[in-house]
Amino acid sequence: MTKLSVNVNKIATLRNARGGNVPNLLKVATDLESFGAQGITIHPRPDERHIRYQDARDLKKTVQTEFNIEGNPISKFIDLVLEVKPEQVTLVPDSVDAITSNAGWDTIKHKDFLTDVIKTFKSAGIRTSIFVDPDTKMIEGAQVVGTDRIELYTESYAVDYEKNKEKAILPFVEAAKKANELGLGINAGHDLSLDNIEYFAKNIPNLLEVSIGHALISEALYLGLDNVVNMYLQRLK
Ligand SMILES: CC(=O)[C@@H](O)[C@H](O)COP(=O)(O)O
Ligand SMILES: NCC(=O)COP(=O)(O)O
Repeated sequence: MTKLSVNVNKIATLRNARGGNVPNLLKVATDLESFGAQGITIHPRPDERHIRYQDARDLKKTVQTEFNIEGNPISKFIDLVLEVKPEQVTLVPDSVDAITSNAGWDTIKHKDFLTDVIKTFKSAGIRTSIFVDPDTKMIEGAQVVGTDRIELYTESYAVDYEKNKEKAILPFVEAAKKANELGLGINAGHDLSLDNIEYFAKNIPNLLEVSIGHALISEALYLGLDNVVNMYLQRLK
């Protein structure tokens, strides 16, 4: 079975909009776990616009399932991850000003850098995963740098799923076959949703984990609004 790790960046975005502690990130993480989530993912960005570095430290004490920290391994990120020691670190090559993650690693060009960083995290007992496009050459490069897992960057799947799902999944099936052949674990994420997740999970052999945030939190709003509006109406009677 594929594990669901919920990315709580959007909860921090909402909290930061008012400067207080509503919604409470730690409570949401605990609630998500009690509802069945098998992991909690965060992606602190250098400007801390949503997840703050302190959130990573606080969540480490709270999260009972698998804690996954994603990010570009700049030196302050490396220090944070080594201090917090999550179960998994996912390396993402996002630029400082990126609105969201928008590319996988070039595992051939960044071979030496990735090899060093991965060795550092693995020596600290932290499982490593690297964010990659569904490109078999990049998967081969991922094995060379010594990562435990890859995370398939699924934005193109999510976009193309709307037009032609059979075609959209093909590069991901090829990438997953290559990863399986090379003994790499497979995670996936970015823009996965209630609409497209089932087809993805059914077609990707040995999909270990998906991390989902943006769509899942949005869907929770859509599916929860009815309940909450009615609770307000009850109190206004
Ligand atoms: C690696 C990945 O796809 C996610 O972590 C995504 O980048 C979420 O980050 P934001 O919430 O900042 O968009
Ligand atoms: N690694 C992907 C992730 O954590 C969540 O991405 P998204 O669902 O917010 O696009």
